[in-house]
Amino acid sequence: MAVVSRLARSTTFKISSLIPTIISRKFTSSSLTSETTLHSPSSWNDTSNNNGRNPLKLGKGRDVHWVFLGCPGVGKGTYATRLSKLLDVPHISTGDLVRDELASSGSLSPKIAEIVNSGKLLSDEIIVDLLSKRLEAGEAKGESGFILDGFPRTVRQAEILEGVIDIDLVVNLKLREEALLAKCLGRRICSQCGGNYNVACIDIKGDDESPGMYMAPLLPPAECASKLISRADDKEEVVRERLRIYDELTRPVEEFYCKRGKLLQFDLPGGIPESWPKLLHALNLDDHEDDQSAAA
Ligand SMILES: Nc1ncnc2c1ncn2[C@@H]1O[C@H](COP(=O)(O)OP(=O)(O)O)[C@@H](O)[C@H]1O
Repeated sequence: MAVVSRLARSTTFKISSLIPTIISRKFTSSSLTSETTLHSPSSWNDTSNNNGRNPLKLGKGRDVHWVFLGCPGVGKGTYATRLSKLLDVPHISTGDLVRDELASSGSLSPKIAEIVNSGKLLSDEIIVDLLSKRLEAGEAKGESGFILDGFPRTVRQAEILEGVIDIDLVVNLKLREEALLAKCLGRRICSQCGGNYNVACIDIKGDDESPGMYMAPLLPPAECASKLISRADDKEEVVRERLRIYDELTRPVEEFYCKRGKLLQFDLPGGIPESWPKLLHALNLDDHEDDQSAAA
């Protein structure tokens, strides 16, 4: 199996479970359909050109291999989940895989909990193993394509991924720093249904230098209100450490994809009502949503 040997060569550690063929399907120019348009990547990699549009227009029958990057609290999970529903591809969050592993109380759980609750990253070996298992399970169910959220988080992980697949788009979500901490601290999960909410109301006043920003809280329905819990790693000192680690280890991943012409910078203008349509527009998906609403 070519993918297995490619991945084995690209890693110096032993990976018990290898990223399977689901992510080996290379996206080549021959798979572009007549609906696909490609422009010079430099125009949408330019960080001064905020929210430049993704020049890729989705064609029918084409797998999506996308990555979401962004600081803790930026909303990767929220927007990746929405896009996965819209495009009918799995949303794979390594943070969720880690939390599932913790909930399963496996033999590695105490070690994983200690690392996650201190705001540090797990080893590449542990995370690649969790991701490989998830991809294998998806492949067995006939899944194809994915929106990855939370992986890669180090240049090493990006290199491992690059060794087995061409990622066709990396969306880097950006939000003003003063909002990130508040959004993490406001996150709540319903312990019964697993719904995600946010009790933070972000109201940043504008001044001569920058405009104001308002993000309404995403409050739970009455039946969830008394069952809300917070993630153990959403404590202030741990969030600050996660933001520091992002700058140190994940920021270089933005550069990695920027150099390859794959990075789409997207500045979130506010909450979901303002940001979602603009994100769809930047991704060239406005028509896609119209098509879906018409079909519904
Ligand atoms: N790709 C990864 N590499 C290493 N550790 C990871 C990775 N993805 C998730 N984790 C671990 O799981 C934790 C929670 O991940 P996630 O929910 O994505 O957090 P965040 O809200 O900070 O983006 C991380 O702080 C880290 O400890």
